[in-house]
Amino acid sequence: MGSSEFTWKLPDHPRLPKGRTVAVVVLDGWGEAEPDPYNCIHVADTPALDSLRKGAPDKWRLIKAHGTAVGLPTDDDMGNSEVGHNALGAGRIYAQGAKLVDLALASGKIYEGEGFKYIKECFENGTLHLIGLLSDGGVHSRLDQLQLLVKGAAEHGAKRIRVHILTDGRDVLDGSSVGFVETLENDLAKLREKGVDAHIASGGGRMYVTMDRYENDWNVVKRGWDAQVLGEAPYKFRSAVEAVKKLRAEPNANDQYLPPFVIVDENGKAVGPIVDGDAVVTFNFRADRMVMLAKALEYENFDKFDRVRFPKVHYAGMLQYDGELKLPSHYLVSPPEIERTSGEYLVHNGIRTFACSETVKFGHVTFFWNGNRSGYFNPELEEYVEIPSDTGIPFNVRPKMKAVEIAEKARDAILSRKFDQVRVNLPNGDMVGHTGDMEATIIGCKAADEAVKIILDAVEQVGGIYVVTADHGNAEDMVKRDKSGQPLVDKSGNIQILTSHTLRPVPIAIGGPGLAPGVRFRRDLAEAGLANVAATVINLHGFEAPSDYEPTLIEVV
Ligand SMILES: O=C(O)[C@H](O)COP(=O)(O)O
Ligand SMILES: [Mn+2]
Ligand SMILES: [Mn+2]
Repeated sequence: MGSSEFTWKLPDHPRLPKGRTVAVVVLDGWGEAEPDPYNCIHVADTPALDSLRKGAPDKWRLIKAHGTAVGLPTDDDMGNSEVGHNALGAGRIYAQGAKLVDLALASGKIYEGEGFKYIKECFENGTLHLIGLLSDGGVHSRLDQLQLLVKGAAEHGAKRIRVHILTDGRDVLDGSSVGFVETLENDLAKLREKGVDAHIASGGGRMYVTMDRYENDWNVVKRGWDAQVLGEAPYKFRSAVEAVKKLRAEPNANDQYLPPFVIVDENGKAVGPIVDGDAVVTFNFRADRMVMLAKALEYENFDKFDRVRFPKVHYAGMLQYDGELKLPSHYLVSPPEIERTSGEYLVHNGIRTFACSETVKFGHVTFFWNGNRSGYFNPELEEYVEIPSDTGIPFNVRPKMKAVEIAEKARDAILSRKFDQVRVNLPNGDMVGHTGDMEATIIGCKAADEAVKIILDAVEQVGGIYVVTADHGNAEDMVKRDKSGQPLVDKSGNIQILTSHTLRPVPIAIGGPGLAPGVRFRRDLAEAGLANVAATVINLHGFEAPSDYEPTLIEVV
């Protein structure tokens, strides 16, 4: 689009009126699957969602939420919140972080960029530290990318490398951490044979160490800082394989919540604290769970916890994680340039927007929705409300989470008539689904359904419109399956619980008294996905969508 003819002004929709309150509800981790005992959404009592389903095919359908439909490298990649909300909000499919990093590594361009050059300045006298999630989940990071980066960094002059690992068990099966650590150890051993001093230096489970998000609990980042930077942790081991195996053997231990540990030498000294003159790369491509560490590594003025030492390092992210804060200022791969999102268009066209979730998903309906951009486009027209999440517990302990509180805030916003769009994320299917606790997930799904009902009732009262959808699957399938779809069992005969997202499509439903007569889902978009939702919502506000957006899902007959 040439900049001369560019305008934020959206044309009026020829058939659809303005002035209706539109509630946009994103059920996190809520996919569509066959009825089955491992389908927690099916097992749960969900009368509100069940009644929406009856609107098929005109008012209820399925849309794609994984793989290339949301900009991931392949159709074997499950959906996730970042790419899902990016697509929902931006209305177009962008090559996402995972893919951009793949391309930069494959072409070698990663080593020619400003970010790597900056890192490389420390190779002569300092250590290269790599911090991130160690798995092949492909949601926040990928093991094969780390392997290539370690090898490539050594080829480009890194003489001393320390990897600070975070074990997964959330985007991949619990227990898989051991294999990933062994793979990395093998690679590092090969590098040592070539004279590179390369070791794993510290570790911990992703949900307990480092990878908090949206400032829910800074203690998580502090535990990581102490191990990675200060070389201090409650557990010390001579090798990471031993660390992970021993810590996993503790009662109730799992990969997601392993305590922090450091690797020590024969004298008990940590092998890899981060010190002045070192280089640090956080190798996750996904933003939300790296932003807090990025702040701790980059900000001179920082009061979230006592860093004890603030080493003068050259720090780069795999990507830039926050486009508005420009954080971090150095990065190895440029992030997707997600611009002209639906949120930005709508405020330019006078749409007053309210967005709400609880802390653990707050950035999903704001930051991710707006193309990985924090803050408001126009504070006069927007209000974002965050309900504090529970901290210090896994979410199966309180599976109802803050669903009802979120819905009540949305209800009040709708009834106030001060907003044209009221947007929420209901986290239960996802956050409880990730714990692998099916009983709790069923309770969580019921709570999310109750929240939907509260919002639909408010829409009814103001003559509004609702759009109810989801960002990717999770709670609809809680078991790992073989090719024929049968649940897999492990060596001890136990069902293998699936804590991760899925490849499933998600539902979308439209309705409400404000929906103009004759509006229905088109029949010609069988392959539609999350990116088609933005144009749909823009239409429901009474505007035509920008011409380069993915087509709207609706027609007026
Ligand atoms: O970060 C997480 O919790 C998981 O890796 C992915 O879940 P999300 O994409 O739903 O946030
Ligand atoms: Mn999600
Ligand atoms: Mn999730």
